Amino acid sequence: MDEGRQPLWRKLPISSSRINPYRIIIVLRIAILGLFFHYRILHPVNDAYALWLTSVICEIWFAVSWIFDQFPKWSPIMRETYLDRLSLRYEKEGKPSQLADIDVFVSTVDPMKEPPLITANTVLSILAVDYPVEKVACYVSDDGAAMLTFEALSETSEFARKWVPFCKKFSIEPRAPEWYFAQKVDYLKDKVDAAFIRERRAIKREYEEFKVRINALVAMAQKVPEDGWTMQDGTPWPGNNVRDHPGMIQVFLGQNGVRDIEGNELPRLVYVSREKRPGYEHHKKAGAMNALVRVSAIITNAPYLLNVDCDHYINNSKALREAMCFMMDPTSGKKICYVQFPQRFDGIDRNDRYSNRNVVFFDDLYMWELGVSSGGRHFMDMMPLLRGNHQGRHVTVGLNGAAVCVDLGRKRLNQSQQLTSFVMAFGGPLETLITGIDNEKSLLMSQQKFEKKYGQSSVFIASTLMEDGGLPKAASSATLLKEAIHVISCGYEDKTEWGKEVGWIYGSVTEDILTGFKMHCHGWRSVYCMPKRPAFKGSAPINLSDRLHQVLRWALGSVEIFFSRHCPIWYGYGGGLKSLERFSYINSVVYPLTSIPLIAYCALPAVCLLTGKFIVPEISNYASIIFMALFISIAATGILEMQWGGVGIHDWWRNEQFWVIGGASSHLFALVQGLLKVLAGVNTNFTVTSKAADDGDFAELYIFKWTSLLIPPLTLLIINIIGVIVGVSDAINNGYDSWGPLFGRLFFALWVIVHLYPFLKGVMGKQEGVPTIILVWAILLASILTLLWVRINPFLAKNDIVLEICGLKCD
Ligand SMILES: O=c1ccn([C@@H]2O[C@H](COP(=O)(O)OP(=O)(O)O[C@H]3O[C@H](CO)[C@@H](O)[C@H](O)[C@H]3O)[C@@H](O)[C@H]2O)c(=O)[nH]1
Ligand SMILES: [Mn+2]
Repeated sequence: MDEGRQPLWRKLPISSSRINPYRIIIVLRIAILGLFFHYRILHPVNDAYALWLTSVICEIWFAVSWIFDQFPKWSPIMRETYLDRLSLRYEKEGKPSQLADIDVFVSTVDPMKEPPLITANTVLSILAVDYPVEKVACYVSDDGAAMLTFEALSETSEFARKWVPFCKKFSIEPRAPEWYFAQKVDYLKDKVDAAFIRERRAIKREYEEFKVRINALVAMAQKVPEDGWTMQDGTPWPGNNVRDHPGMIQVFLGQNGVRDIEGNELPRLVYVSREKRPGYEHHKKAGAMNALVRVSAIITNAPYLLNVDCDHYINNSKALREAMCFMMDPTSGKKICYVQFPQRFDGIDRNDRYSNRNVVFFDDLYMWELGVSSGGRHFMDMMPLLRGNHQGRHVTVGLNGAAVCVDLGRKRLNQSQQLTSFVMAFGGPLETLITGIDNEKSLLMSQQKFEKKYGQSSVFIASTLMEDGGLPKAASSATLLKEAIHVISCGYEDKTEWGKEVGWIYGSVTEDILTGFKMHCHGWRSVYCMPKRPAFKGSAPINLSDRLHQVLRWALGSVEIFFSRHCPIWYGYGGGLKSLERFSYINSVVYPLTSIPLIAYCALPAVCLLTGKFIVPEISNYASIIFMALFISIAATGILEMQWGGVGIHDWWRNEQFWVIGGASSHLFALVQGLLKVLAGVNTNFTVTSKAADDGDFAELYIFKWTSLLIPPLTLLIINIIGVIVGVSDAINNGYDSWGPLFGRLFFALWVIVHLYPFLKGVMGKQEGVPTIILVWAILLASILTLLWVRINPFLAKNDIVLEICGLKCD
């Protein structure tokens, strides 16, 4: 077959010898679990009924959630892309490239937490991407309306004129300068030529200077002048009031003939800060993305979108091509709504103390797709087709609405001269609408329908109806700019379907999961793409409080979805959602609930040690065999999972630990906040995760800001340590016989302690602003120590009454 006609990707067969051991272990473990529960339920502990009951309930919960976790892993899918075929098909010699245009969205909100240098690096990696320049446009959404971001972007566009030609000339990777220069080059081994060495040195110097300029801007921005910022021309910066400012748009590159230093064109670079006014809900990142969907429809209207956070730089310059292998595949492309990439991180401390690497979590969960991807956080580096080569397909998240657009759009757009009148018709008075159109009534009706759906911008609607993107050539650039400002105004979405049925969906701080879910419900397919060289990389939160807050926000997002009308348990039947997908989504919104049994379970060993009771009765040989089998099967699944994901034991263990730490702190708080929101309408703030400005500097790793998030895990840790002390001192007092029954309890307590250990380390670090929580702690600690003293003190220990009062009397 002609190379150019072959499919652009394929599923890789997975050998049964690789997957079957895993499946066998899963089945075995389920069988063992069955026997285990059979034993547990039939053997209550008579003198500690409550302990026994609690533990059994918790164990059942864990088992069920484990089984849920196994669904996506049952039949994993791996895919391979063919970049060469993509090129053969769409980039014919001597003809202009046929690859589709892509609008890239970068979101940023707070230049103090998201250093402009990081955003600049992301932007540079996009401008230098391996894709036809005229087909890439980069939009930076600045939700902080910061002049610092604006100025930094202006510097970035200047530096890009040198950086982009260098990247392309020597095909370097990655194309984010900070990370490129951070890697060591072995000049001898790589046999690099003299020109490269010379130019590399020169551009490195340029980059250092660029960094100095950016840092100077940052330093200057530390202190806001009394009457706000002033721009170079002397006018005040319109964004001086972050909560009350007009929409701002600035095109930095890609117009007025600005070229790189070698005279080549550069991709477009556009700064956008949507309008903010008091009293208008702005819907955080989802709102920012929707504003970009509209403004980009007016300026470039590419059929495909790529969304990255300000720290997600392109690590593999072929990333866009990887995605296009799916999107532009003639047979499967039309069904795919987004291509998801795994999130990889830079700048994690070597030990990955807070389990940022996420490899276990992500790759396990998503590499083992459900035949299609299950949505989720990879969306962060996604290629969502919120707009695309079917009209409205990508603005409308879903098929139903899009179908209308497709019909109407095709008819009009086939005759290119009619295009203008079509655009005008939407904007003009009623009479214009009627002239020259066969079925005036239906057009009028559809105009109203569109405006109800997409808002009152005729240019946006016309763009959206373009079959393959591109701009309806109608208006002058002045009109377009006016329209662009109009579509990012804060009242634009009023009484429209934005955030409900159109664009990124509102109502959850994890808009990625919600939007992905909604698309899947409408029957779209998505793809998980894992090129060998990671496509995108980001920076991970480097201190425990930031990490806990991030996990809290994710869990809160899930709780919000759980309590909303979009809850995957009830929502979206009769659509295109597959039942395995549904399971997976249910799993991704109910997981914060696990925090309750988890906390109860972690408290049990301490209670057991302090009361001398246990959650299982004296065990028989049969029971001990089942227990052993269970432990072995748990270890075996762990080992196989590590093997699959190519994860080391260290990462796996961190992941296990963070499951307990996050579960006992962030997930619980997410539940509480979520309930408060549902029951009392209390809204919580969005805490943006700080991104490290400098790699290799982990000074912040140990900075710990006190938050109430600490209370539950710290309590668990302390009571278990105390339990161990009490238990052991008891055994010492009571002689050898008491060591036997103690063993199970100690083991149980140690399990909790080792899981919470990295947490303790995080807390022991440098601390900032210790508030009243400490006081509460001191009191708690003091009372526990008193109890302990009572217990150990030989005189009091003989005094039954004191012991009884303290509830510590043991038989
Ligand atoms: O009002 C806001 C708040 C946030 N952001 C941006 O949203 C992005 C994500 O925020 P961050 O604090 O980095 O959250 P993370 O938890 O690290 O982000 C992950 O999780 C989010 C929610 O699930 C996804 O939106 C992100 O793409 C994904 O990287 C950042 O670029 C922010 O600049 C805005 O644009 N406007
Ligand atoms: Mn982030």
